[in-house]
Amino acid sequence: MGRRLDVETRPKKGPGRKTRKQKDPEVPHRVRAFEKSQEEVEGTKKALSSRSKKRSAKRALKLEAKKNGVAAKSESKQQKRPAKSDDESSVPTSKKARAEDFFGRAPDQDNSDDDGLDAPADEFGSSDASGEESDTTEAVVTKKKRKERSTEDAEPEVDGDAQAGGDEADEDDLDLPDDEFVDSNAGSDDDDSGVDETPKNEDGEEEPKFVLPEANEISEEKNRPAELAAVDQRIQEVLGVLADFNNKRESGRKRKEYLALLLRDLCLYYGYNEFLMEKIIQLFPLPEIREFLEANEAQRPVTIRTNILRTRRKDLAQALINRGVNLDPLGEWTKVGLVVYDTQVPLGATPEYLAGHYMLQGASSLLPVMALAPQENEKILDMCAAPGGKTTHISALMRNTGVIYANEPNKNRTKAVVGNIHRMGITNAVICSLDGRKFPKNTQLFDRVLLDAPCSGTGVIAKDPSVKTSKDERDILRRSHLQKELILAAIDCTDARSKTGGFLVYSTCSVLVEENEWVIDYALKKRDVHVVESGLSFGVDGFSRYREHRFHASLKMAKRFYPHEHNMDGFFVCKLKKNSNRILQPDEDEDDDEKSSSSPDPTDPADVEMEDESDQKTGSQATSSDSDDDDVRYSLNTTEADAAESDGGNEAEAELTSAADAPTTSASTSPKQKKKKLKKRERSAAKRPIADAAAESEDETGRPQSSPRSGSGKKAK
Ligand SMILES: C[S@@+](CC[C@H](N)C(=O)[O-])C[C@H]1O[C@@H](n2cnc3c(N)ncnc32)[C@H](O)[C@@H]1O
Repeated sequence: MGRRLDVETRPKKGPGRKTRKQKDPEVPHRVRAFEKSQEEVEGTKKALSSRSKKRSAKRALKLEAKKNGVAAKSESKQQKRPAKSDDESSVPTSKKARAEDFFGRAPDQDNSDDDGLDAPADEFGSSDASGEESDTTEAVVTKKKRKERSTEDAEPEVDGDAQAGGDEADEDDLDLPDDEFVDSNAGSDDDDSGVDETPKNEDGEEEPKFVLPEANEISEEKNRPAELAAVDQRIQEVLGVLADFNNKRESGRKRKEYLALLLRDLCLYYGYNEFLMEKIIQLFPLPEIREFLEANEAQRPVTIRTNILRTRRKDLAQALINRGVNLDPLGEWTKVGLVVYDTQVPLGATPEYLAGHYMLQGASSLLPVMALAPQENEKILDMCAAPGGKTTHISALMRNTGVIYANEPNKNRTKAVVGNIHRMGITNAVICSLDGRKFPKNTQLFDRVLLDAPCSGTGVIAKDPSVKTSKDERDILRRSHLQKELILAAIDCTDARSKTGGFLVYSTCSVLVEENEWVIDYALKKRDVHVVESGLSFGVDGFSRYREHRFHASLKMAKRFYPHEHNMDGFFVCKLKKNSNRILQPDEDEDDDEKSSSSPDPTDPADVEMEDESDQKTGSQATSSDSDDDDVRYSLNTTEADAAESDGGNEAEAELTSAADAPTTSASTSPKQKKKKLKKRERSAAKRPIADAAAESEDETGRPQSSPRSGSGKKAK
């Protein structure tokens, strides 16, 4: 057992510290500016008609009431946030739990229920450190509503819409998830004959309906400075209408009109481009859209990972507390993480930091390594390693035995890996600098491979707000293409015959399906691998159905992490087991329509050469920080300009979205193809049920996998 902390000298506990932990939400700059300008121009408003006056008076009253409600709600939310973490084991745990965990347990507590503060022992106490990390954890209770919402909900009910006589699906060029807004009477959305049950207030008076602005009003608005408070109000009203469409819509108005306004207003209010906002709207159910967007406006808690090669978490915590750092254990799911509420010293320059006692690392960065569950004496490849946060974590879990290849093709970023490896006392690493796609295969096979792929960074918008406007369709497709190439290379480097492993973990800090499920689904078709349980005890299930896309059912075993739900960076983690070292031939497992893209196309903008070392941007960023905190998803892929040079524009996009790359879509597959696919799936499923996959995962983590999905009887490749 480690040295007990002196609870007397601990900084005062209680709400004071708890509230300091999270800063007050920052009012967007433009809202503040707007509020100021509102005050200034107060008297200059247009005269209103008497009806408008009445309506606006009512609105004002409603707004006032709502504001009070919201204020009270947000106040309680602010207070409650840590409590949520408590219940849901997100970041961080509750004050009380933390206090007990960290500063000595209650006298009646069983010692065997170790708090995990003797880090080295905890980390390696069982045959599988990572397994233990997860096992000691009460499963995080992901939001009930999300559980209830099956992934199927995210895809429009094409047939239902058709039955509803909705030409809307065709008309809805926004391609937004109508189903999220459909209530039980959804069939009559576009049909005026339906009975409008106008909502009444408590006095039985009709509540004024939200009136959609006319096209000319919108274009007028575009010429004025944005009135963000009004936009905010309108977003709420539109969301309200969409949530109870039949009753609250204006007669004759279609859902797509509201959705178009919502998209426009959300872009305006939060400063995103339409492409990304549309993706976000598609990804989340109505009530969560704003939660996600709001979470991106606040920074995630600062977290550090104890280097168990150098110290124990308890000792590290004490040392930092003595320096004026206010911290606690990160959560029950990790025995090495600490969350820092505030600090009087720069965390990247303390003697403990310089001595390699910890790594500044986002909470979600721990998850892929936990899923990888490295074992002592194994041979492991970290294919995209810089700045080395996960490499050093893997080494620590291997207790510096075996060998880890840390590969980073960007030479400047490689320096950060070298720096971190030295600082953290890693002695089992080989550093290489190759394009992962060209990493030598078959000569070098690894027990486990981590592919923490370069991505769009849509999970870390709080850290890098430029993502809001810098991504477009082409960019995402290009990344997705690179990720697919990398994952095939990573699988080819994994040894299916490994006695202890044969596993690959794929992760990104993107929330987009194109960079996650889509990539895994592609790999399942191209190589002899199957998805296994990650061993992570919380997170949202991956999509097996997403809108018109159909992914392999086992994709549900992948885990998604969201800022608004888990109070950590958005992340995707999926673990694969390699069945054999053979490469599936296209005619062996693919339909004719899927053959075309298996060979690389030299004109494809994604098939690009590595960026040269003169890329000062990535280089300087790599060397300026050796923490994992700048975990921006650097891509060695081309810039827009490069891409434009090397392709014929639309042609390239068409290539990127070719049938082979795309997941199965319900709309585009003919019945014959469907039948053929089904047969194939059944054939391969017969070979390997998901339950087996889970069992293999169980072997590896040394603990039973309790996912209900593993017993679903569905088959995996
Ligand atoms: C998300 S970061 C990796 C973060 C790292 N795993 C960590 O935890 O510190 C992605 C890395 O992939 C690298 N990368 C980009 N293109 C690559 C390629 N073709 N092959 C291998 N790595 C690549 C980028 O330079 C970047 O450093």
